[in-house]
Amino acid sequence: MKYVEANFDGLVGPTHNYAGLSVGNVASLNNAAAVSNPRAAVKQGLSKMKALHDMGMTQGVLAPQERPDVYTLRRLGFSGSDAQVIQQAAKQAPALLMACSSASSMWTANAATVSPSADTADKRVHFTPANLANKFHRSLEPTTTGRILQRIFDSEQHFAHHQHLPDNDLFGDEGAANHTRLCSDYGTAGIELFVFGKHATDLSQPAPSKFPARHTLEACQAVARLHGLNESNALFIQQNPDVIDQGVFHNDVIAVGNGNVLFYHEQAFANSSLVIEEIERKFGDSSLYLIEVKTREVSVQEAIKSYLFNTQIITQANGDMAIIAPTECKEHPAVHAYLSELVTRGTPIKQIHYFDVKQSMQNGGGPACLRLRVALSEQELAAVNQQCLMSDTLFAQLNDWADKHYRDQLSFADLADPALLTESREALDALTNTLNLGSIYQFQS
Ligand SMILES: N=C(N)NCCC[C@H](NC(=O)CCC(=O)O)C(=O)O
Repeated sequence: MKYVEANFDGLVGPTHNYAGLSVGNVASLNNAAAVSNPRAAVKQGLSKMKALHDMGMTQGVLAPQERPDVYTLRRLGFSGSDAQVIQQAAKQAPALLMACSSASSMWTANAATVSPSADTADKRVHFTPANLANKFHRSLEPTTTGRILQRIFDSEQHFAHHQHLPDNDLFGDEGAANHTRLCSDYGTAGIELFVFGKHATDLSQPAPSKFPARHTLEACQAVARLHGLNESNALFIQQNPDVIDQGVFHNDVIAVGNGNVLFYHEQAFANSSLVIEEIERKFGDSSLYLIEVKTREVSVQEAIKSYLFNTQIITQANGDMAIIAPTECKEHPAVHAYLSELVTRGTPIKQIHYFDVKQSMQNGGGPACLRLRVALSEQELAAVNQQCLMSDTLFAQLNDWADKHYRDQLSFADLADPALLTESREALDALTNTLNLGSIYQFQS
């Protein structure tokens, strides 16, 4: 049977803005209060999706969330009509309005952890939405994320959906941003690398001291249990606390894997040589390519600025791999030189494609943050909501939709404007029709 790895990218929502909400994410803090362009942002994402579709990849779309989240603002004591809730929050607690207006669900690498059927005990594809408990604005996402995933992967025979882990720092879970699967083929059993920032129940273990460790070992173990993984196919790996303190807030800022290739920085993991030995042992055959980038080739700071590792490595129909990189990688001389040389080295990686996703990059989200990977058999793919798969028609429809509903400029004054809520709801209402999602948002019930 044929297997593919589909990428489900998050559509950037109509309230995309720069609010400096993510301590530990250098780009988010540096661009706080910059003026955003939601229309350009959604179109940059769509162009990347279309390019992958044109390369023959299976490309899906995940809908954004309803923002501003007036329901949460009401829970926090703001009252009256929706317009009054927004106006009061803008005046009395602008930071809360900004958090409740974030379009952060666009980074779907954080939407969930996904284990393909080849790895799981019951041979179904398992999904656990990430609780994103470490950041208030992101902790508002998991319930709606779960609902969207259920509407897209809607078959009990093929798909198992779990509730997100309890919303507490003990189970801080950032989803697939800290999860990599290595395999010789998408359809054969692979190994799943779960990367965590700290041991929440053992404070004697090393942990970052300046920036938060968002993801815990305890969360990784819980998700592996839920997904029916076992000792031979799940590995729990600690991220190097020093790089978290330098701004590597997710593992996908310092390492990325695909198929039989792991591309990582020498400082990515705590006890790197032991980690690599364990990966080699559990992978089990000699076809594994370990591409380690040394600090003298690309420093951690250069990796963070260029997002060298927040790239997608994709396998094309002829078996060659390509790297989907942000244009920032071309602009950093050391990184550009590294990538240009990498494709000549005889590894499976043969091409680099650069994409402009600057609107997302300015909030710390590169090409890899924007996508959730789901490896699927032909039968599983047939059970997916087909309206959510990229096509020439859907691409044209979504571009027209963005032209009709999105602003091309957004600052705090726009977030305080109740008309933005009305515009967003109109956009999302139209989108649920296009994507055949039914009523997924609270305002639709
Ligand atoms: N690495 C991966 N997979 N995802 C990147 C997520 C970026 C996101 N930025 C933000 O949420 C910034 C929002 C703001 O500041 O307005 C975050 O820090 O969670």
